[in-house]
Amino acid sequence: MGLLVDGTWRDEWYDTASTGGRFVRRDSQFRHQLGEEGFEAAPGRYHLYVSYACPWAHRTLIVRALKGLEDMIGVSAVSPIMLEHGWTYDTGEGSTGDTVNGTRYHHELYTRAKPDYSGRVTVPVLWDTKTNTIVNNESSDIIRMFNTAFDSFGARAGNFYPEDLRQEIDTVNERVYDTVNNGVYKAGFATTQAAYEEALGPLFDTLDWLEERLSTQRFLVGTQLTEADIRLFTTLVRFDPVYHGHFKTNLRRVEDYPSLWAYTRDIYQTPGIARTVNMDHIKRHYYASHRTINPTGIVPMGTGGDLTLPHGRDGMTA
Ligand SMILES: N[C@@H](CCC(=O)N[C@@H](CS)C(=O)NCC(=O)O)C(=O)O
Repeated sequence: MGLLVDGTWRDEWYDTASTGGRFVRRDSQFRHQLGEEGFEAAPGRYHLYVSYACPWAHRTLIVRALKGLEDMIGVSAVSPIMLEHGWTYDTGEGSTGDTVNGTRYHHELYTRAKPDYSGRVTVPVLWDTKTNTIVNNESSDIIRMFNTAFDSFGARAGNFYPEDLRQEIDTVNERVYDTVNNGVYKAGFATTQAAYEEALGPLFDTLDWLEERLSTQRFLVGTQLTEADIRLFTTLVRFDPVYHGHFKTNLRRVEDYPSLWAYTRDIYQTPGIARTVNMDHIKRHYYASHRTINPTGIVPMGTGGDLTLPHGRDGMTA
């Protein structure tokens, strides 16, 4: 784990000293949009760098699959193990290798894009093979671009951010992001008891609220799958096998919430989604990479509940 300072890699864990033990996530810095001048959408031009373990990168893999973009946007996946060099393209450790730039370390992409880059070196990254730079490294932007940018090139029909639902999707996303998606990280990366406890209350308040909401409706917003569901799902699917133990979010499991658990299975069983879930990478990444949290690197054997069990939610949107 580390970061770049003026283009030089430094092996350092998150600094929580100045924030009272709290983990504070930094904003992503590359924010170009497909369709803007210089970054026209075109099949085969853009490449996605991901970690199968990462919930943020996972969003982009799901929208890529649902929109049928696999042949238009290639993918390179890092190794699940992330230690002193950060994310690596070590094929011996389960990476696909960097199939476009041949880099060994993910931070090399950042310095290729911006030689004096300072900041975190994260996945996902959307790379432009034409101008050899990073288009965008913010998953919430990338999924919105994938949602529509390739529609005129034969992307599959489907709109996960429809105009008439945007306001409600934004409202749900805001709460889910702060207390759940990022909430589990705030709990897990806290370095004081107070900071940990500060994250746990809102996390479980939101899970209780979601349980209630999803007991009467199949999806979070409207009657169809939207990006709000995709964004929540990537945290829920990691919750019982990883966050509950590793990040100490152990007041309840997702399996203890009947509606939330059936909902998680429903999303998992949506055609195209199951093959984006790589439980081996998910478990190995967290438990074997975060040595400040789990010094032995031992990966627990449990994998969470059976995601293939019938979910029984089909009738809810009828
Ligand atoms: N806001 C970013 C966050 C991405 C992110 O934090 N990815 C994590 C992996 S789950 C990462 O690469 N962390 C490496 C680091 O912080 O050094 C997004 O949604 O794309």
